[in-house]
Amino acid sequence: MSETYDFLFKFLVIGSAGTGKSCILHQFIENKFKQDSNHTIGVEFGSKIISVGGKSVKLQIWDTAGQERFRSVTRSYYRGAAGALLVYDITSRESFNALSAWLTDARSLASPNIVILMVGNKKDLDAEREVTFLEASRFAQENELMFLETSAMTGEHIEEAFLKCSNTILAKIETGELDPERIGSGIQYGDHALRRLNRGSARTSAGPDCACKI
Ligand SMILES: Nc1nc2c(ncn2[C@@H]2O[C@H](COP(=O)(O)OP(=O)(O)OP(=O)(O)O)[C@@H](O)[C@H]2O)c(=O)[nH]1
Repeated sequence: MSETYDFLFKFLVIGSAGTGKSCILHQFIENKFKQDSNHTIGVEFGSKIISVGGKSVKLQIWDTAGQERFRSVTRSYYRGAAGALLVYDITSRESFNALSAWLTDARSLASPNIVILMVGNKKDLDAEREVTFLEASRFAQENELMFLETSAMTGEHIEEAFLKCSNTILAKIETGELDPERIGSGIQYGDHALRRLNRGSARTSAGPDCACKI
């Protein structure tokens, strides 16, 4: 069966080791908690088509290893990402303190217009919390990030995190702030959008083969 969608977005999931990045991706794609999750070696990949703002969007998601020893490998996947989930663990102040460094990497190595949503994961472990919601909200505001607390274990806010980030990217496409035709935007038109574009251009003059420019 061929897949049809309006847009394809390249997404990253970044943050310190053990914060739950792989579990977040697994919960999002499989709707299940990944028991016995091991450290990611380099990068792992997942994809899913979601419906957002009346459009179908294919998310191409790169789950990166948080361990320092893989940093040079994971950094090479940043380029041209349209969106990112920047993950810390609410029970680990250390993972929260590391956010600034992850953020600097994302903004310098991916697209400068990358849309980032900060995720405080392991919300189900509230009794062991080391970072308050208020403190994290302030950090998010100061650094122009969207913010949600999630639980990859219960599934709380996992879908919402990807939807919220995608919705913001779509809104930026609509206002012209993001241009899907710019190389390195991390966005591509899918079949649906191409067909619509082609119908429009056939009516003007360019003909259907203009799709090859994207
Ligand atoms: N209680 C709870 N545990 C979680 C949650 N998410 C992940 N974990 C646990 O946290 C540990 C690390 O999860 P991973 O998803 O492997 O972490 P990661 O960020 O991908 O780690 P690296 O691949 O090393 O970067 C595992 O033992 C998970 O079971 C959550 O939402 N709640």
